Amino acid sequence: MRLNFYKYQGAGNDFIMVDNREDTFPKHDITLINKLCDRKFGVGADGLILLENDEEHDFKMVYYNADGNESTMCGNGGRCLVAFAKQLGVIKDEATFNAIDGKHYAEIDGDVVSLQMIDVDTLEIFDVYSFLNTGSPHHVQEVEDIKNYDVFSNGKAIRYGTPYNEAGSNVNFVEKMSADTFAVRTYERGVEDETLSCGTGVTAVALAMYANGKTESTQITLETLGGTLQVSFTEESDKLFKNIFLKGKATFVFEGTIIC
Ligand SMILES: N[C@H](CCC[C@H](N)C(=O)O)C(=O)O
Repeated sequence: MRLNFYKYQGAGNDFIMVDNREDTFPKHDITLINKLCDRKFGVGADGLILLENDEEHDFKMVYYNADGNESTMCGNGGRCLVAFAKQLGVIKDEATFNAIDGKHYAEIDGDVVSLQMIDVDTLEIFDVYSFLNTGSPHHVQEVEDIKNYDVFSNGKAIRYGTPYNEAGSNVNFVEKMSADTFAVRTYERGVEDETLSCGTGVTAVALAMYANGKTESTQITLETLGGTLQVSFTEESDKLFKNIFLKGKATFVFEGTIIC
């Protein structure tokens, strides 16, 4: 099979994008998707994303982790998909699309995409960490000296350990840098490694830091290894957090064809 693909990255979280509006992609071939994402034997990416037609919205998003399995919402991937949709001429400067966690609105200005995330009405605070779902499950834990922290070993142990076990969770380590800025490093479920950033992850960190009283700002900057992201939100009485936007660059890297 000849597969035309487009490579995008959002704050260093990188994805293989496929225009699947003709619905020809072998969506259940886990081995193929895993190989396409392999950095030695394939194109190489943290995930693969299909752009598909949708009856109600501009398009539909289908997301696969690098392990080849379809997974839950990807914030950086969603931002890259909006930029991809503009490149294809599917949208102009705003979009609504359907994803596994529901409908999303987004705006694009140049190479900056602002993506509305789902509302968050549950945020659990434990002794040393918080847990919430921002479209994907996230464990958020403060650490010191994040630059030298062993994200892989500690992240893997938490991801596979109690209470997450095989289903797992993404694991975000965070260090406060200033009143409204936090450094974040993430071990991503389904990539089974540290990624340079995680969109639903930094969204979870921003909300968890606010809920734990580590910031009073509702416009928070997250510094990741792959770049800077912004998260803004409003705190509501009926639902914990609404109007949650994840904002940052989404960049086209190259286009290619692979025989697979
Ligand atoms: N690995 C995540 C999905 C992708 C999340 C991340 N790439 C993002 O930008 O939100 C999971 O399986 O829960």
